[in-house]
Amino acid sequence: DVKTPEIIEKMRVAGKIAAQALREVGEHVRPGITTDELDVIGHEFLLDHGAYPSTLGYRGYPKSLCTSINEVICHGIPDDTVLRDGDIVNVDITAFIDGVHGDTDATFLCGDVDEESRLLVERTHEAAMRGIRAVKPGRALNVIGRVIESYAKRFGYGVVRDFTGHGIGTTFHSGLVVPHYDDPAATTIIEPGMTFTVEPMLTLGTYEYDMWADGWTVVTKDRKRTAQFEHTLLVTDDGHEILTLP
Ligand SMILES: CCc1ccsc1-c1ccc(O)c(O)c1
Ligand SMILES: [Mn+2]
Ligand SMILES: [Mn+2]
Ligand SMILES: [Mn+2]
Repeated sequence: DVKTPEIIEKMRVAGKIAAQALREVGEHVRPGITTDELDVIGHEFLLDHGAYPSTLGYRGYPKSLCTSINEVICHGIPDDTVLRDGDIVNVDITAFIDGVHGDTDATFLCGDVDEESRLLVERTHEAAMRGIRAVKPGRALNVIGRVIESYAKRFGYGVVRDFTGHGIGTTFHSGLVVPHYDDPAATTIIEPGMTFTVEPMLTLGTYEYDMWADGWTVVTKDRKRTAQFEHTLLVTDDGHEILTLP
């Protein structure tokens, strides 16, 4: 669905606040801090900026952001887990302000991280940016997943299939589904004024996953590491505008 200029302007604000909140939390990722402490930092940043965390209470989710460590693909719940030297830590935060949402995530290096994990993180960011750069009016939505999947396959990485990008605006998730793999069914034509997320999760091994008993935490079936990056973007007449820059 195409957003009005008024909604788009509000989404620029929400996106910026979400990006600033993510940066603030990311600066505190270090060995010895708990994921609960990161949650408080993100929660308070949003409130201090007149925003509210979209995830808190969303479908019963209990916290203000997601912290997904190492083999956790997504939706890790902040708790008393202490970050360790060598961990890779994804923080996913969404700002709700003035009736609209801005959704972003990034994977941070905690202390000294091994080469294989650092490459996974760098390449996942590159994959997300290549997917975003492929966004142009007139193209079918599956161009995004095609470029992400082909880049990931260069390194033998898995591309998570069951968790996708999504339309976003006055709701956290709207009807649009944005696969990160080449899905021939994703034939929606990209139009100026559309707003959606691109948020690929790449894995060192399988893309298959298990769910923890908490009903939220998603982990790779082989427990190998996984990384993710997410931006909320606006489709413009000649391409895209990333809304979640700090
Ligand atoms: C934790 C919030 C939540 C609950 C069910 S799906 C979900 C979620 C989390 C982060 C996201 O970027 C997203 O698009 C959805
Ligand atoms: Mn992870
Ligand atoms: Mn997110
Ligand atoms: Mn999202």
